[in-house]
Amino acid sequence: MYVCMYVCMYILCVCIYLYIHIKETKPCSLILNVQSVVKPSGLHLKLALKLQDFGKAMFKPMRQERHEETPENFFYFVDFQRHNAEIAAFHLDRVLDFRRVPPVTGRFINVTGEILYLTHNEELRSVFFTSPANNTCFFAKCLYVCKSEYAVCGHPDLLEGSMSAYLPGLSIAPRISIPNPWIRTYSFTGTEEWEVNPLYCDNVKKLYPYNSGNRLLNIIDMVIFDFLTGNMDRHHYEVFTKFGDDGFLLHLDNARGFGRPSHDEVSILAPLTQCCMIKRSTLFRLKLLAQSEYRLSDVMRASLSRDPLTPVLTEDHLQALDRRLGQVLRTQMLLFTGGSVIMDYGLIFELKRS
Ligand SMILES: Nc1ncnc2c1ncn2[C@@H]1O[C@H](COP(=O)(O)OP(=O)(O)OP(=O)(O)O)[C@@H](O)[C@H]1O
Ligand SMILES: [Mn+2]
Repeated sequence: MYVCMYVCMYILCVCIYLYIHIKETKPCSLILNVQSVVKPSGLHLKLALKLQDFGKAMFKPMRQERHEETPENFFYFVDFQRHNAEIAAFHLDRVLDFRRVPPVTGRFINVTGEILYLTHNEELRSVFFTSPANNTCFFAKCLYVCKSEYAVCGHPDLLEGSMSAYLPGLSIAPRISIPNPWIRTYSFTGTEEWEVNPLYCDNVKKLYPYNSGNRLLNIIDMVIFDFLTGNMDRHHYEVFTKFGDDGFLLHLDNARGFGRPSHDEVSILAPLTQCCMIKRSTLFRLKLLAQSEYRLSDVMRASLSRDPLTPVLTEDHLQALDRRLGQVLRTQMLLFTGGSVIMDYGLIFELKRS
C-alpha cells in the first residue's frame, strides 16, 4: 500500500516552509515553497502532511513528557507546544458537545522511513542528523534561532506527535481570523484593557459583531474551554464566513493547554465574569459533567483511552479538569444568583432572584 504524503515543515519564529511528497515505494516529486514568517514566539516545529488521498494533516511532535509541568516563571507565549494537549483538547471539545476543534489523533511517525528516505528535497535532508544516542533527529532552518538544540528526535526513528486533520482549503470553506477581544499582551511588561477595567465587557457589547447574536456567548464558551485546559494563548479565533456572524468559532491550536495541572488560571474566565452570560446548553452540559455518573475526568479518561497514544493525560490533569469545572460552576452561581440573564440561541431566560 502506498503511503503518500507531502510534508511541509515550518517553525513559527522565522522559518521556511518546505513541501515534500512522500511515497513508500516510488521516488518523491517535490514542491518547494519558501516563505518566511516572523513570529516572536518561535521554535514551533511542525510538519504539514499531505496524504495520498489528498487529505492534509498537521503533525506537532512531542516536545515535553506528559508528567512535566510548565515552570511557573514561563510566560504563556514561550511555553512549549504540547502534542498531548492538542489530542486532549479535541476529546474535551466532543465531551462538551462543542464540536469546534478539527479531529486530532496521536500517532508515531518513522522520521527515517517516512520522511528522510522518501524525500528528494535536499533542503529537508540537510536538517537531518544522527544524535550521539544514535537517534534520527531533524530541525527546521530559520534565520535566527533554529539550531540543532531545538531539534526533535525519533527513538531511534519513531517520533510521537499529534496529527490534526486540516480544514478544507480557504477557497472551498473561506474563514477569517479575528483577534480575541480578551487578547493577552505578548510582551513581558504590557497590560491589556480588560485586565484593568472591570467594565470592559460593556464596551465590547457595543461593538460589532459582539453587539448582537451569539458571538459573545461563543466567546464565553471558548474561554470556558480554555480555562478547563489552562490555555492562555488564545490570541485569535477563526470563523467560517459562510455561516455569517452567528457561525460557531473554530478552536484551532490548543497546544498550550494542559501545562500546569496544579494551577487554575482564573483570568481566562474574564469574559464570563465581566459579561455575566452563558449559553443555557453550555451550562446544562457543565452541570451534567459535574455529576458523579458523568464526571468530566471519567468521561475524558474513557474517551482518551481510544487514542493510539493513550494515556494522553496524567491523572493530575484529569483531576484538574474536575476542579476547574467546579470553579466555573461556582463562578456562574455567584454571577447569576443576582438575576443576570442566561441566553441560548436567541432565547433569554431571566433567573429568579434568590
Ligand atoms: N486543522 C487545521 N486546519 C486548517 N488550518 C489550521 C489547522 N490548525 C491550524 N491551522 C492554521 O495554521 C495556523 C498555525 O497553526 P497553530 O496555531 O496550530 O500553530 P502555532 O505553531 O501555534 O502557530 P501560531 O504561532 O501562528 O499560532 C493557525 O493559526 C491556523 O490558521
Ligand atoms: Mn498558535
